[in-house]
Amino acid sequence: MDPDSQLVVAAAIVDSLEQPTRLLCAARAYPEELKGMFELPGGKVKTQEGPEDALIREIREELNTGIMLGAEIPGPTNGAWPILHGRHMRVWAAQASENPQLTAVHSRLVVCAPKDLNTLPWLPTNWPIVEAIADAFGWSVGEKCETVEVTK
Ligand SMILES: Nc1nc2c([nH]c(=O)n2[C@H]2C[C@H](O)[C@@H](COP(=O)(O)OP(=O)(O)OP(=O)(O)O)O2)c(=O)[nH]1
Repeated sequence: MDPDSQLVVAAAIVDSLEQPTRLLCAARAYPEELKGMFELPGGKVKTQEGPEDALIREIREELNTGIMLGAEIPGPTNGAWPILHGRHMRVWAAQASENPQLTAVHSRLVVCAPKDLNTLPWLPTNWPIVEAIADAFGWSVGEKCETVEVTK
C-alpha cells in the first residue's frame, strides 16, 4: 500500500450490532461521475487523526448522528480494502445512536435488507466489501446485479 495515499474510513451501519438485519447504504451526491452510486458513509482520515475518531467525525458530519463502533471488517491489504483512485479504506460495523439524516453529501439513504443489496448501483470497487460485510453478519446476498443508473 502506498503509505502516502490518504486512508478512507467507512461505517457499515446496521440496525442492531447484536442482531443486524439491515444495512444503511448511501448514494453519493457528487462528484458528477460518482453521483447516484452507493457507498458506505465515511471519508478521508485527516493528518494526526486516528481512524476511528475520523469515522465518528465523518458520520456526524454526513448523517448527523453518533455511532457505536463494532468489529472491523478487515480487507486484504493490511486490513484495508482497495477502492477508487488507488486509495484504501478501513471499514467498521456500527450502530447509529440517532436517526441518520440526509445531508448535502448524499442524494439518497436506503436502509437495505440483505437480499436487496445486490440490486443497488454500488461504486465499482465496493461490491467485495459489501460481500464481506454480509459474510460478517451471516447474511446471504447472492450475485451482484449489473445495474446501470442513468441520470440527467
Ligand atoms: N466514503 C466512502 N468513500 C468511498 C467508498 N468507496 C470508495 O471507493 N470511496 C472513495 C470515493 C472517494 O474517492 C474517497 C472518499 O472521499 P470522500 O469524498 O467521501 O471523502 P471526504 O468525505 O473526506 O470528502 P472531502 O472532504 O475530501 O471532499 O473514497 C465508500 O464506500 N465510502
